[in-house]
Formats: sequence, C-alpha cells, structure tokens
Amino acid sequence: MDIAFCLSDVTIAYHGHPAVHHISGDFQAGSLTAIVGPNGAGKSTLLAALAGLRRPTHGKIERSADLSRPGAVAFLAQLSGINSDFPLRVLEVVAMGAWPRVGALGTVGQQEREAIDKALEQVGLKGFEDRLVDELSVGQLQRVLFARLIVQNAPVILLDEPFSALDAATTRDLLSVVSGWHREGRTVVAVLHDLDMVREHFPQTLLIARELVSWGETAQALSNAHLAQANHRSLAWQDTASWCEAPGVEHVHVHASGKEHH
Ligand SMILES: Nc1ncnc2c1ncn2[C@@H]1O[C@H](COP(=O)(O)OP(=O)(O)OP(=O)(O)O)[C@@H](O)[C@H]1O
Repeated sequence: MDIAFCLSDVTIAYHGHPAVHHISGDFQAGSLTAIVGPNGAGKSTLLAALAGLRRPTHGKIERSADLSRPGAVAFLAQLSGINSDFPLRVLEVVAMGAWPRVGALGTVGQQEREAIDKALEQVGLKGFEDRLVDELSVGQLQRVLFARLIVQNAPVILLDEPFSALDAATTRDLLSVVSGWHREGRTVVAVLHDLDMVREHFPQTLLIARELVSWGETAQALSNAHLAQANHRSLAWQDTASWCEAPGVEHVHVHASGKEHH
C-alpha cells in the first residue's frame, strides 16, 4: 500500500522543550486516523508538522510525491473564528478552497461555482451564500469551513479538533462528510478527544503523550494499558519536563518550580 507520510524519528521542540518526541511510523494513503492524547501531548504540533506548517527540530517527515502540488494537503486549524477587518461572505470563504487551482486573483468559473454550490448543499448551508461569516454560529461556521475543504478536493485532509464545541446534529453531519472522504480514498487525519467517537468512526489511531504510545488499529491502540501509559506520562511531564537527546535540541530541564536548568 502507498504511504502518504513517512515519519522518521520526528522531534519538534519549542524554545528547546520537546513537544513531540522521537516519533516514527507511516500514515498509509487512504487511511482514516485519529490522533489522541492528553492535553499538551503534542497532537496539534504533530498535525501542524504534517501540514508543513512546522519543521521537525530533528528527524524528518517525507510526503508521497503527489502531495507536493499546492493545495494537495488541506488543513483545518482548531476553530477560533475568522478574524477579518473587512466583511467576508460565506460564498467567498468557500471559494477560497478553489485557490490552489484558480490562483488568488483568478476568477471562479462555472465548474468551480457548481462545486461550491454542491459543497454548500452537502453541509446543509444552501441559501447561506451571502451571509457574513462573522454573524454565523460556531456550528454554521464549521460547516462553512468544511464546505471550503470539500471544494479544495485535496487527497489529504488534516483536521484539528474539528468537532469541539459542536452540537450533536452538526457533529453527525460533519462526521458523515469525513466518512465520505474516507470512502473516496482520501487520507484523513484528525486530532480528537472523544474516544467513543474514535472507536466508532476511526479505523486507525495514533496515541501520543509527547512520545508515541501506540499507533495502529484503533481497538488495539486504545487498549486500557495504552491509555494508562499515556496518562502516566502526562502526569510525569506536569512534574518535570523530559530531556531530549536529539541533536539540535537545546537541553533545558524545567522543574515544577518553573526554574530552567541547562
Ligand atoms: N507556539 C508554541 N510556542 C511554545 N510552546 C508551544 C507552542 N505550541 C504548543 N506549545 C507547547 O507544546 C506542547 C504541546 O502542545 P500541543 O498544542 O501540540 O498539544 P495538544 O496535544 O494539541 O494539546 P491540547 O489537547 O491541550 O490541545 C505544550 O506544552 C504546549 O504548551
């Protein structure tokens, strides 16, 4: 089977403190994977690195060759609202998904317009085209951002906590979009906290607690032993930060007192 991302000994540090530590493994093309772990486990950091927004401090992430074209890896950051000094309408935000094909200054043609209409219908927002996005509810905004992802039509889609703060109906609708992407053979990776949802809808799971705890079929990856191990590690880093022996990572040891020791 083809590999979408190959991680070799990936460490990502902020100011010398490793947030992701020595992760190795592959994301198979066409897989649907949940990234799970305690708060501060490095999930968002790892996802941002897959998106190419963060460079590993040590080790490397190789992408399959077909993912080098612009827009081939779609990324949805944690929901935080859209900040803009000028009013953006739903249609304009969804049309941004077509930018990798038409360019920032290009015109959206008939074919793209049809894709936008179809995407809005799929997320239940037909008729919302002219609404201002900063007047939408959190759930409606997330539907708009999913419509943008549908229009982008990327082979790889990365989602950071896509269902947090959403009601049951919105979650169900957007989960079915994710399942559809999986059926279409796209590679989907999502950071999630709801383990029941992961067990029901995500065949693969990567459990991280700064270091890799488990990665594989969800039932196995989320065994009680693995979850206990992840919790144990998170308690440990709340006490003292771990050392990183990777070259290029400054050795800083932070004690519970907050004092740094180099
Ligand atoms: N931009 C940054 N600068 C410095 N430290 C950061 C930055 N982003 C994250 N960190 C630190 O890296 C560690 C991992 O953070 P990250 O957000 O990746 O974890 P997470 O597993 O996604 O957490 P959560 O479940 O709470 O969202 C944390 O200790 C965090 O404080």
